[in-house]
Amino acid sequence: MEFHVWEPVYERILADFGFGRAADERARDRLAALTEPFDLDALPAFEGRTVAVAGAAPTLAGEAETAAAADRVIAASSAAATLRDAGIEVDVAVTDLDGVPEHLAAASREGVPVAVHAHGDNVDALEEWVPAFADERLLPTTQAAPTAHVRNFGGFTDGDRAAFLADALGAGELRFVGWQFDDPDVGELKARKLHWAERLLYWLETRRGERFVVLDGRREELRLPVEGRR
Ligand SMILES: Nc1ncnc2c1ncn2[C@@H]1O[C@H](COP(=O)(O)OP(=O)(O)OP(=O)(O)O)[C@@H](O)[C@H]1O
Ligand SMILES: Nc1nc2c(c(=O)[nH]1)N=C(CO)CN2
Ligand SMILES: [Mg+2]
Repeated sequence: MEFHVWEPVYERILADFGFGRAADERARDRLAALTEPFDLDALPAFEGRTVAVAGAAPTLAGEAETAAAADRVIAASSAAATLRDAGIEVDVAVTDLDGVPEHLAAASREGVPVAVHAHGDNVDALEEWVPAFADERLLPTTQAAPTAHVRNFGGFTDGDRAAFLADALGAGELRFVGWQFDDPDVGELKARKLHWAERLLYWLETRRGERFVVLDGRREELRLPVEGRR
C-alpha cells in the first residue's frame, strides 16, 4: 500500500493510542540498521492463491483444518506455533516480537520467512531478537513511512498486517482462522488493538471488493476514515 493512502489511517491510530510517530521512525531506522534487504521473490507465490490468515485467538487450534485446506498460510505471531503444532506448514509469519520470538527466530532459521515489524515500543525486542533470525528470511516492516529496505504494506496488529501483506502479494481469496474479536480474555489495551484490527480488515475488504466472512454481522459498527474521508 502506498504510504499516502495508509498515512491518514496511521495518524488516527497514533492519536487513539497516544503513540509517537518519531518513536516509530527511530525503531524503523534501527531495524534498517540491523537487517539486510529482503527479496520478495524469495517468498512462495501468493498471486491468485487462496490464503489462510491466521490470528492468535484461542479458537485457532479448532480451525486448523481450514488453514490446511488453503493454498498458502500466513500466521500472526504465536499462531505460527499453534499451526506448526497441528502439523500445518506456515508460509510466512508476521510479528512485532512480543509473543514467542524464540519460536519465530528458530522457524526463520529452519526456512520460514518472517516479517518483523518495528514500532516505538519494541526497540529493545528488536535489539535482542533480530540477530537470532536468519538474515535472508527476515522481511523488515514499519508502520511509519517506508525507508531504505524497510517496507510498509499497511496494517497495525500482527494479524491485520498479515492480511495486508497477503493482499500486497496478490493473494486471491483470504480466509480468516483464529480470529475472535470479542475474546473475553484479552485485556483493555489488547481489546482496543483488536478493534483497530477489525476496522482495518473492514477497510481492506472494501478496497478488495471482497466479503470476509469473519466480519459478517459486524460491519454496521465499523467506521473508518478511508482515504481522506472522515
Ligand atoms: N482473540 C484474539 N486474541 C489475540 N489475537 C487475536 C485475536 N483475534 C485475532 N487476533 C489477531 O492475532 C494477532 C496475534 O498476535 P499478538 O497476540 O502478538 O498481538 P499483537 O498484534 O502483536 O498485539 P500486542 O502484541 O500488542 O498484543 C493479533 O495481532 C490479532 O491481529
Ligand atoms: N508504537 C506502537 N506501535 C504498535 C504497538 C505498540 O504497542 N506501540 N502494537 C502493535 C500491535 O502489536 C502495533 N504497533
Ligand atoms: Mg505481537
